[in-house]
Amino acid sequence: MVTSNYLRLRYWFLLTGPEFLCCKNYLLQEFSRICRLRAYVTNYRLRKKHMTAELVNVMEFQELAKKVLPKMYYDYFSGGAEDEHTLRENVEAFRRITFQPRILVDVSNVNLSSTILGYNISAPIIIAPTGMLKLAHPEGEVATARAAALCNTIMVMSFSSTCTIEEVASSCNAIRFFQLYVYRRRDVSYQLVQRAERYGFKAIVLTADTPRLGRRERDIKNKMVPPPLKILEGLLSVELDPEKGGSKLENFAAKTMDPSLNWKDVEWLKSITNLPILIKGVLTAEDARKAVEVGVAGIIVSNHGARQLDYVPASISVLEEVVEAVNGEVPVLLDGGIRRGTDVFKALALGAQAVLIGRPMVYGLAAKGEYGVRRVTEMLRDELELTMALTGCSSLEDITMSHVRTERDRLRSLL
Ligand SMILES: Cc1cc2nc3c(=O)[nH]c(=O)nc-3n(C[C@H](O)[C@H](O)[C@H](O)COP(=O)(O)O)c2cc1C
Ligand SMILES: CCCCC(=O)C(=O)O
Repeated sequence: MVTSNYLRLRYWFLLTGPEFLCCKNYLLQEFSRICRLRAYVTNYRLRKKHMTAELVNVMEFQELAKKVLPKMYYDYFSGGAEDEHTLRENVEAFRRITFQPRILVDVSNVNLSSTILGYNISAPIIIAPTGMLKLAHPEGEVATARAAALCNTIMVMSFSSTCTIEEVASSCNAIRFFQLYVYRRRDVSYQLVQRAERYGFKAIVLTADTPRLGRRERDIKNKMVPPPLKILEGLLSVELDPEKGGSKLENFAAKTMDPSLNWKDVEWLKSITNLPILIKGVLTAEDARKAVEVGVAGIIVSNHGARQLDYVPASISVLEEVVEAVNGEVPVLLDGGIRRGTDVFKALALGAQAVLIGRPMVYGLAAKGEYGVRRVTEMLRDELELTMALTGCSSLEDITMSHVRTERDRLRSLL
C-alpha cells in the first residue's frame, strides 16, 4: 500500500511536476524533488537497458511499456471495461479469420499507398485518438504527431489531450484529424472545433459511444487520477469530488461528457464547422445507415478498444454488415484489436478503407517516444506489405473478401 502510493506520487510528480509545486509544505516539496529524480533515473535505466534489444513485433512494445510505466498508467492504457471480454475478443476474432492466398501472381512491386478523404498516405494505417499521452511519455501528443508526419500517415488527436491543439499543429506537418467529445459545456467543444479548423486539422471525428465512461475496474482499483488536460487550459477547470473514491477519471467524465448527445446534434456540429465529419463508435448496420443519412463523410467501426460496453462484439465481427449497409456511400474505417499486418489485411478484405491503431501506438510511445510510434507504424506497414505479397495482392485494390475465410463463411459451408 505504502509502496503503491509512493509509486503513484513518484510518477505523478515526474509527469506533472510544476502543477504540484503549489504545495506549501517544504517537506513535501523536497519529497517531490527526490521522487522525480528517482523516477527519472529508474525510467532512464529501464529505457536504456531495453534500447539495444531488437523489438520484432508490436506485442514486444507492449511488454516494454509494461516495464517502464507505473502500474496505474499501464492499466489505464491497456485495460478494458468490466470483465474485459470484448477486450480479448477484439484480438481473438482476428485469429479466427484465416487466409485464402492466391499463388503465381507477380508481386515484385507491392503498393500500399492509400487515400483517405482525399489525403494521400503511405499505407491505410492511421493513428487512433488516445487520451492523455503525457502519461506515456513527456512529449505525449507532440511526439505522436511527429511520428505520424515521418510515416506519412494521419494522426487523430484526442479531445482528452495533454498537449494543446496549437502545440501539436506547430510541431510538424502531419495530416491531423481532431477527435471530438461533446461536453455538457457545448461552448468548450465549440471552441476546440474552431481552433482545430483554424490550425489546419482536416476532419472532425465525433466519438459517439461515450455518453458515460465505461466501467473500467482497473482504474477504479488504482483510483486513477487524470493528469491536467492542457487542451482545456483557459476553457474549463473541473473540480473533482475529493470525497468520491474510485476512478477520478470516471468522476471527470461524468462531470464533462454530455449524455444527452443524439443524432440531431450532428446537425449542430455541421453548423459549426466546414470540416468533414466522421462518426466513431458505429457497431450496427442500423446506426451506419443513420450516419449516412445525417450526412457524415465517413464511419469508424469501433467499440472504443473495448473500454465502453463490455460484451459488444469484436469490431472486426461487425465490419461486413456495416460495409453492406453503407453500400459504398462513404468510407468505412475500423479499429480495435489490430496487432499485426495480417489483421490490417483482414480488415481491408472485409471492406475497411483503412484501420486505426490505438494501444500499440501508445506502447510504442511509452517505450521509445516518437521513435517507438514510428517503429510500430513501420512494423504494421511492413507486415501488411508481406501479407499482400504472400496472398498475391500487389495493390490495395487487389485485396478482396475472397482472400479470407471468416466464421460466417465456415458456418455457410456447413449448411
Ligand atoms: C488509452 C486509450 C485512450 C483512448 N482515448 C480515446 C479518446 O480520447 N477518444 C476516442 O475517441 N477514443 C479513445 N480511445 C479509443 C481508441 O481511439 C480506439 O478506438 C481503440 O484504442 C482501438 O483499439 P486498440 O487499442 O485495440 O487498437 C482510447 C483508447 C485507449 C486504449
Ligand atoms: C474521459 C475520456 C478519456 C479518454 C478516453 O476516451 C478513454 O480513456 O477511453
